[in-house]
Amino acid sequence: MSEHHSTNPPALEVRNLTRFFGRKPSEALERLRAGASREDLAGLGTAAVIDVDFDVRQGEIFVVMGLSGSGKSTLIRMLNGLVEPTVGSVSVMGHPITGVGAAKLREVRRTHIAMVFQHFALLPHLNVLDNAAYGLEVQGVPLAERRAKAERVLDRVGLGGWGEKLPSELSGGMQQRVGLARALAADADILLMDEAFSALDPLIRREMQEQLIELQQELGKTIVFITHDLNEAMFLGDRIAVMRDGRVVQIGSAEEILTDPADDYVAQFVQDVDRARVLTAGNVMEAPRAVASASAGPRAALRAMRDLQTSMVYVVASGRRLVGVAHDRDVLRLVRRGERSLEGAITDDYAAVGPDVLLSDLLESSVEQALPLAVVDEEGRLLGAVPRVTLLAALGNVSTDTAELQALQTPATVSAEVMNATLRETAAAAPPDIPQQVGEPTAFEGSRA
Ligand SMILES: Nc1ncnc2c1ncn2[C@@H]1O[C@H](COP(=O)(O)OP(=O)(O)OP(=O)(O)O)[C@@H](O)[C@H]1O
Repeated sequence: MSEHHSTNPPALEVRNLTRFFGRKPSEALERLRAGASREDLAGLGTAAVIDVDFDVRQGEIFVVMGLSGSGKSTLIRMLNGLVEPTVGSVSVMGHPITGVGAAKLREVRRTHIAMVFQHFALLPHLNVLDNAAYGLEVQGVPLAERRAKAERVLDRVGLGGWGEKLPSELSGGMQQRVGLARALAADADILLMDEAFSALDPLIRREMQEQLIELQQELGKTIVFITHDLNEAMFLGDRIAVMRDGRVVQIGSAEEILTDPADDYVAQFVQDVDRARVLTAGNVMEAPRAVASASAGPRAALRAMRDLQTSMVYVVASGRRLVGVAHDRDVLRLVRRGERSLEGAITDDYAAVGPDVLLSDLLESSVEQALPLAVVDEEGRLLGAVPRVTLLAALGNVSTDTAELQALQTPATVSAEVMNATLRETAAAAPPDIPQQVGEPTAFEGSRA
């Protein structure tokens, strides 16, 4: 997910950031540098954030995730200059905000950063429109202009026509939309969102998450989103930083964190994640086990199936374009008849999905299909396959190596002996083998030619 942001310039640069609350900060820092944990320093005070280092790219949704007390709030407060780090630096859109004067800090904050808080922080005596326009008022934008702008963003977050109401007349979800509208109206490059959806009911919360992603795609904002909810982190984050006891223990995409947790702590943490809503077909697909080139003919297809002991092959045309599947019995028949073309055995009784389809949306097609789901790109090229066993393994976080699971693959319905005998008996009458590049692509790589 994050690849398309990886070349953007950084919106935030965070370097070796540490915040210690307590006595003898220099002694604490020295011990932290030597590897002391937060617990080791408990006698001196609290190391709220320890040696945190990352960049957030422009247009990225960067999630900071951790349990209560892990240091998220202190970190986000250092990102907008509300808390001074004990050591380390923060730059916002190329402007340092650490070690600068108050005026400079205010200026950077005002032009580049907008905050969205958990408890909305709306002004109760101002109506919705003026709450949405509040950031602009602070910026000195004239009344008519700021109201017009606030109206546009209220429309955008689904609150058109609610401008005259007071916050107390709105539901929690709607109040948070006002909070979001206020942040968007200010036109800052970076939105800092601190547990912004944590006070909302689950359904409303999911709705807000979806809308946030939509808004992000439309407006291209950089978003730093703080949450203690791993499912929320996984759903929203292009990348996620996992915090524990003040340190960042892993930074990666949802998929990386799920499939390659940095340590036992993260592994345990991600155990309960709803994988089906995080992982996509492209994340879990395997190289298709059996692929035959349409132009290579039935004998090559039969040999591929014999070698892999499987009952079907994907049939691809030039450019790896998937044209169908062929079953062992049908291919066997063609070989017996001495046919040169695989055409008669190609069927379309397979299911194909795009690489970005979530596993939750694959389940149904997979249950109906004995064959692995084909994963194809927009041009119909075969990218991979998701056997049911892989899907189940990915959802249950089970290894696919066990023999028991392997038995669920599509086993050949014709024995290798019968295939061999048929290939032998018909060899004399068969056309000469077709040259290597289209010859016998038993493995995925072999079909690329
Ligand atoms: N001003 C402060 N003075 C002393 N200790 C503090 C201060 N602010 C935070 N801490 C401590 O730093 C640690 C990290 O707190 P922080 O609020 O950053 O974590 P958090 O992950 O945001 O947790 P929560 O979700 O509960 O807010 C905690 O142990 C907290 O008690």
